[in-house]
Amino acid sequence: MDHSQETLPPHVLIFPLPAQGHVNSMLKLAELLCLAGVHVTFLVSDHIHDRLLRHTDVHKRFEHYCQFRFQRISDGFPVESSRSGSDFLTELVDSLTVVKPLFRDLFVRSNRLSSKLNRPVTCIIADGVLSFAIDVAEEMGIPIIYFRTISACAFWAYFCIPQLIESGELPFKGNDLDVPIQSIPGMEAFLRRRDLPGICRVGDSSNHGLQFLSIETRATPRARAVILNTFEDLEGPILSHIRTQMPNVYTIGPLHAHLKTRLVATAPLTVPTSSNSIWEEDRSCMTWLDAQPSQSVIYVSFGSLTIITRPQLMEFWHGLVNSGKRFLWVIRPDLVTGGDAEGQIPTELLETTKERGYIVGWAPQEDVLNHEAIGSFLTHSGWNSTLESIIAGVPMICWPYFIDQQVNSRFVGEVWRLGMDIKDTCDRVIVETMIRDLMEVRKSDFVHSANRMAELARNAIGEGGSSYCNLDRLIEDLKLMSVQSRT
Ligand SMILES: O=c1ccn([C@@H]2O[C@H](COP(=O)(O)OP(=O)(O)O[C@H]3O[C@H](CO)[C@@H](O)[C@H](O)[C@H]3O)[C@@H](O)[C@H]2O)c(=O)[nH]1
Ligand SMILES: C[C@H]1CC[C@@H]2C(C(=O)O)=CO[C@@H](O)[C@@H]21
Repeated sequence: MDHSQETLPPHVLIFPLPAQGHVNSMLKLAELLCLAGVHVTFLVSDHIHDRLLRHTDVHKRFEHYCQFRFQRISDGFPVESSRSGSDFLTELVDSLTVVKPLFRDLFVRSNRLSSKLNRPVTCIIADGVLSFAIDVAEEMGIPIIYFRTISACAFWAYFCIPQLIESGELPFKGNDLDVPIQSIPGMEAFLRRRDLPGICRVGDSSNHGLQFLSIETRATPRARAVILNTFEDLEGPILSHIRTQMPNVYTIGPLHAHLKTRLVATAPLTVPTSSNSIWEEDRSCMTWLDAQPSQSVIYVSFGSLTIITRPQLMEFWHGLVNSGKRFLWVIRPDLVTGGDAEGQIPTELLETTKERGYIVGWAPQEDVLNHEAIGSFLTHSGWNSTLESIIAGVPMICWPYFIDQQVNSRFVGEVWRLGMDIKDTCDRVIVETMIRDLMEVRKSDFVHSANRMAELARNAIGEGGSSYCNLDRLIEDLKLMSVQSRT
């Protein structure tokens, strides 16, 4: 190394999976580290980078941080991939054999990504299912920390898959999904087969996806530490179990709100807006919300990977309309699959919706959830959406689609009591009844518990809170690692 570089700040490479939910939270972390003066290279797939450039002002935002840069890499997905639905996992697993050599090459070719402004990478922060990054880090002698973008409870459920198989609880025998699960410490009292990660339903413990998630999760203790986008008051008991396996866990969430807090502290007069969306945000819904009464609207969104059939779309729509409530619904251009008119929203639905509803292709979700008019959230229980709802104090109706979402929704409904879980049903009467229950019959109970948890979340990211202190600790540790790399 050029010795003048030794005095430069730490240089961290952040490497997310090529999906909205991962890029979003890891970009927030990148900005938090930049605020602390850390140099960051953000390694992102060509596909995601192109879409960020098209739909956000991300480059302009990061211009403030001269020590930040994007580095592109192929995602290894087939050209024709839709990059959504349950195929996403299969394609991801296949893609990693393509990406690993590219990743290694990048380090070797560029002397660990050093430049005039940046010293060679002093720490890698990789998405927590990219164990090949640990192999490369070990080979190059670079410290590596994992960032797992899911909840602690979903992480722990994945971690216990070998015990589930050993005890005979996996694969399931018979069709009864209400059988209690006993082999996940801390979840014995409430977890059923149907609440296990969706991939556990495959009926074959050698299934590629199941094995991938189990093996990747089990590799976590090989990293120096793991960062989780959660907070102690939310997932403390499960975090204690995780810490028996890997003591160094940095809980620094909810990251989106944490970033806002720190940006406001740095420049109190600027209101930070930071879209990391890979779809075009339709902000017209904010004007529509402005015209709706307080807590009157149910917001409906199933995140970036969920796909639904046309009959499912119609069940949700009838349920929403029959509930008599106002609704704001995100129907991504690729949300609806199958049938002749794939992707198209039926005209009947569009016309009737105008009376009480509003449909957009992609919403500024953080702003939507914080709008006074929002009274509840019908969600697929992706972890970012769940956290965004929690800190906004919005009760949820959960309709999990796959993987970690089945676990999250059980915790929302049964453990945190922040909403209701309707998993495995898609019926207009149930949708209608649940909306009425949440927004009328049991409204005050849910609003009370949602407000309580929102306050705990805000405390966690405020000065002296658990997430605030853990982020400071992470930054100090990154600095220490860079000092050690000089010697
Ligand atoms: O109209 C929309 C809809 C979503 N979002 C944002 O998109 C993100 C979606 O993330 P998430 O709720 O986590 O859902 P997915 O996109 O489905 O995320 C994937 O990644 C998550 C983190 O690993 C997992 O928890 C999910 O199960 C997985 O599907 C959130 O930040 C939302 O605010 C918008 O900005 N506008
Ligand atoms: C398709 C999934 C593979 C693993 C990822 C994940 C995780 O367990 O970390 C959660 O959500 C998905 O985006 C990813």
